[in-house]
Amino acid sequence: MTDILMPALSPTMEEGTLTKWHIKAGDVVSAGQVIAEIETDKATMEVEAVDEGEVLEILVPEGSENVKVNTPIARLAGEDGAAAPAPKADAPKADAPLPIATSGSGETEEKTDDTAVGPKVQLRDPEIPADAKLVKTTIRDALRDAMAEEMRRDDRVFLIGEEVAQYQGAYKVSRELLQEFGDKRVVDTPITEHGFAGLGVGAAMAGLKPIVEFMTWNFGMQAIDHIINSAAKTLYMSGGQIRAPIVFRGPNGAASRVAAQHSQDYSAWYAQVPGLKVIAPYDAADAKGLLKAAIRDPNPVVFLEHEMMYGLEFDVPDVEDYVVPIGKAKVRREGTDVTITAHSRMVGFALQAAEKLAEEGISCEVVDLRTLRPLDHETIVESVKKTNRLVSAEEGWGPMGVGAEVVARVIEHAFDYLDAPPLRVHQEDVPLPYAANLEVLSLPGADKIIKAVKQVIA
Ligand SMILES: Cc1ncc(C[n+]2csc(CCOP(=O)(O)OP(=O)(O)O)c2C)c(N)n1
Repeated sequence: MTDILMPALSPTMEEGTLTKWHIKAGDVVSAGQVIAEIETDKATMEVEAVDEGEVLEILVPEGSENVKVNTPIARLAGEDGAAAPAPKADAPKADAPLPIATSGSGETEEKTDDTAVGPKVQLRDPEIPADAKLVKTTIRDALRDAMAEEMRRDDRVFLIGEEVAQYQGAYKVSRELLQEFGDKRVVDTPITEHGFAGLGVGAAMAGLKPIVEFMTWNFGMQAIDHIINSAAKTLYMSGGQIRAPIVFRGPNGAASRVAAQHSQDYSAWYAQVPGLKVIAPYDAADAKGLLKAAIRDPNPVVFLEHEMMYGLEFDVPDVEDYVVPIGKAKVRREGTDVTITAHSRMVGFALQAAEKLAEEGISCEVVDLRTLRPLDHETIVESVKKTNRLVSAEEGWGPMGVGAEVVARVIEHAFDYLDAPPLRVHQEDVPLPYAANLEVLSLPGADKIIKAVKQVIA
C-alpha cells in the first residue's frame, strides 16, 4: 500500500488546490498516467503515477482548497514507494518564475521534513553562553541572517547569482536582501555559472568579498574551473601575494525525485582540493555561525547547504555575533560503544540511528564533522579512543569519499585502539535513479547506519 502525497510544485509551496481527479477507487493506474491536477497561486500542474497500482481510496476530494504539501491524497495498492506520484510542471503563470520547478527540482524539501529530524537533546557549543536565549529558526533564515549581518558589518560583502535579487533566491535564502542592500550588492545574473563565478573570483582578488550563490551545486559544475584553478590555487601560485576571499554556496546533496544530474553530493569533490575550505553544516545554528565565519575567512570557501533541509527549524542562539569556528567537529551525542561520524543531513540519520540503538542498549557517539576541509580528526580520534569502533556515514558515493578519509585518519592516529575494522555507510555506487523505489534503495539512511553499527560491534 502506498499513500500518494500532495506534491510541492516549488521550493516554497506550502499548500495548493486539488482541482481535479482523473482516477477513482478501483481504477488501475499505469506509469506515466496523469492522475490529478493541482493548482497554486503560481502554477497548474498535472500529477503522474510513476508505477502501476490499483487505486484503493481517494482521500482528498477534488475541489479541496489549501491542501498542505505532504498530505496523503490517495491510496494505492502495491509496494511501498513504487507508485509515488511524479509532478509534471504545466503552464506556469507568466508573472511567477519557477526556476527550480522548471529545472526539475520542484518537489524538494518539505517532503523530507520527517526524515531529517533534529536531535531531541542538543549538546551546546562551548562558545554559547549558558543563559543565551534560543530562537527556533529555519536553516533558510539562519543563512539569510548570516549574510545580512555580514553585509551590514562589511560593505565589501556582496551576493551574486541566479534569481538572488528580485526572486529572493530559488530557495528564498536571500529574502529581503535586495530591499536592504540594493542592486549593487545583491546582483541577479544570467544563467552563466562560469561567467558569474569568474566575475566573483576576480572581484575577490581585487579586494571585495563576494558570496556566489549557485542555484544548486549541480550547476556549480559549470564553474568548477574558477573554483579550483582560480580561487583555490591563486594564493599558492602568486607566492602568497594574491588572495581570493570568496564564498561559493548553495544547495547540495540528494534532492527528491529529480534524478542523477540534479541530485548529488559534492562533499568529497571539493574537500580534496588544497586551497579550499569546505563546510557542510547540519543545523541552523551551525549554518549561521559557519557561514559568518566563511564570509570573514580570507580563503575561498565552498559552503554546502542541504537541498532538502532549508525548511527545517532548529534552535539558534540569540547572541550578538554568533560565529562558529571553521575546522572544528562537534560531538552531538555522547556514547561509549561506537563512534558514528556524519555531516550535513546524514547527522540527522545518525542521531535517529543512535536513538533506536539506545533502545537495544547500544551506546553511540555521534560526531558531526561540520567542516570537511580542514577535517578535525582530533575530535574523531578522541572519540574512537573511547569507543574503539567507527562507522562513517555520508550521503555521497563511497569510493574515495569523506568516509574513506575519516577511516584513513583513524587508522593512522588510533590504529591500536580499534577493536573492529571501521565501516563506511554511503550512497550506492550509481548515479541517483529517478524511480522512487530505486531512489530510496540507493540512498543511505538511519537503517543502513543501524546495520553497520551492529556489524562493527558484533
Ligand atoms: C547550468 C544551469 N543553471 C541553472 C539551471 C536552473 N534552471 C533551469 S530552467 C531555468 C530558467 C530558464 O529560463 P529561460 O532560459 O528563460 O527558459 P524558460 O524555461 O523560461 O523558457 C534555470 C535557471 C540549469 N538547469 N542549468
